[in-house]
Amino acid sequence: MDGRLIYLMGPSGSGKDSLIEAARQPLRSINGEVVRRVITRSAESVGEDAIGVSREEFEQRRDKGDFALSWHAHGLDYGIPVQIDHWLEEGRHVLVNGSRGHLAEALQRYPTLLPVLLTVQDEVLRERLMKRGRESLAEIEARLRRNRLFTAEDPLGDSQIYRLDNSGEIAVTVANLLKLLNVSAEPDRI
Ligand SMILES: Nc1ncnc2c1ncn2[C@@H]1O[C@H](COP(=O)(O)OP(=O)(O)O)[C@@H](O)[C@H]1O
Ligand SMILES: O=P(O)(O)OC[C@H]1O[C@H](OP(=O)(O)OP(=O)(O)O)[C@H](O)[C@@H]1O
Repeated sequence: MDGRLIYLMGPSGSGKDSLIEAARQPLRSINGEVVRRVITRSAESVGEDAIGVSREEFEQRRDKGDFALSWHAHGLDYGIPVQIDHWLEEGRHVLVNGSRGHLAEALQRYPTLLPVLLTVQDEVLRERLMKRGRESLAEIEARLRRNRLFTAEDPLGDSQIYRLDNSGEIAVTVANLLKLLNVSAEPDRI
């Protein structure tokens, strides 16, 4: 049986990378995998376990069919290596750091994916982005605006999205993600 693609979404700074890191070992223990994204961000500023490439290299990889999914946001290109298809065929669950804006396309390719939206209160998000210090103030404001777009009522137009709050301790969020995986193990949940 194919594994399940866990498509994690959430605003920049909501804690997707932190959650992915904290959930890596617990996921491995249920034969799950975490995928490394390819990003056109310099290696020094990647800030996550990702592969930083130039725009030219990204385009070459995309044209060769190296990506299962790819999108553009914040002036950057993001790619999910096609290797995830092998893991899924092996029956392994795969956690990816996805994009809310790309969910519809991702669903077309992976109709049974598990959509998980990481949420965080606006003020907490602002504080975390400032503390992380990776973006300029203008970039932080742009991320907050993008967050508000998506946190409007029924933002993704799909009530089947699982919401996971990360305004509190990361350990609590990890526990809730694992609960969600158990709860949503039945194939007919989405
Ligand atoms: N539950 C949490 N409690 C406190 N700080 C957190 C929590 N989750 C993430 N952070 C911090 O918030 C900042 C943004 O988290 P990060 O994982 O980089 O988010 P994202 O990958 O969604 O952009 C980081 O500095 C991280 O250490
Ligand atoms: O459509 P959206 O849901 O807004 O997502 C757009 C992109 O923003 C986030 O990446 P970012 O470069 O900010 O890195 P991050 O995941 O570390 O925040 C997210 O992982 C997506 O790749």
